Amino acid sequence: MVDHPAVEVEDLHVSYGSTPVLVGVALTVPAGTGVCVTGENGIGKSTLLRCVSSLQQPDSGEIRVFGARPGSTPEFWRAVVTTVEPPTWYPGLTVREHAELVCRAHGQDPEEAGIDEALERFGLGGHIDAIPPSLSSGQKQRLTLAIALIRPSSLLILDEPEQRLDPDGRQEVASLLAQYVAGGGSLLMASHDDKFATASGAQVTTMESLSADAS
Ligand SMILES: Nc1ncnc2c1ncn2[C@@H]1O[C@H](COP(=O)(O)OP(=O)(O)OP(=O)(O)O)[C@@H](O)[C@H]1O
Repeated sequence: MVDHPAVEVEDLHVSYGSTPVLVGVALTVPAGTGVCVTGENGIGKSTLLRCVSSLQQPDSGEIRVFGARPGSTPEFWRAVVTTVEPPTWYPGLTVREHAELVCRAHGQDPEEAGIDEALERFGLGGHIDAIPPSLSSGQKQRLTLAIALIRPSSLLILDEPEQRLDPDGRQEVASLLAQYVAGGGSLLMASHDDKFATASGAQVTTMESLSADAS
């Protein structure tokens, strides 16, 4: 995996009907680095992240994640965590049980993985026995990110992770993302908060600068 960039996108084109959204987009995320794509609402950031996450097929162009086409393989999903799609919660499972389930699915012992500490760090220590639908929107976002970070991975693809977080939550998440990148993980995210992105260890780049018509 280390021989390849985490993400390589070449000449990516996506249109919705007759409306082009991505026009010749190119992007590289070297392994072990973070890149944050910024830009106005509707410019195509989520579309790009969806394509890199294999959740959407582009009209044309090349995408490689660690040198391979992203897709529905266990190898891809062992390496990649994406929060581009809103999470689905299992009926009747508590916050802690969701974290346990994800750990077990990735071959981790929940106790050794330190899920209680992780949930505490994300401000969810008082909610471990609640079910996720009962949480506030910011707490749900904290849980989504806690679960994304607790399991092993090589690449995080995060769509506006700062959304709905209070200032302390943003600071905490930025610091954990910076640790993830410093520890060799790769990060591709979209954000409207340059300060948060930089604190997360990501290099900020505009969506405009990635397009073929950028000049
Ligand atoms: N499934 C879809 N069908 C039709 N149009 C779509 C679809 N998904 C996105 N679009 C349109 O494509 C454009 C880009 O949307 P996208 O969500 O990628 O932008 P974004 O940069 O992530 O925006 P935001 O900052 O608001 O999250 C928008 O004009 C949006 O309305």
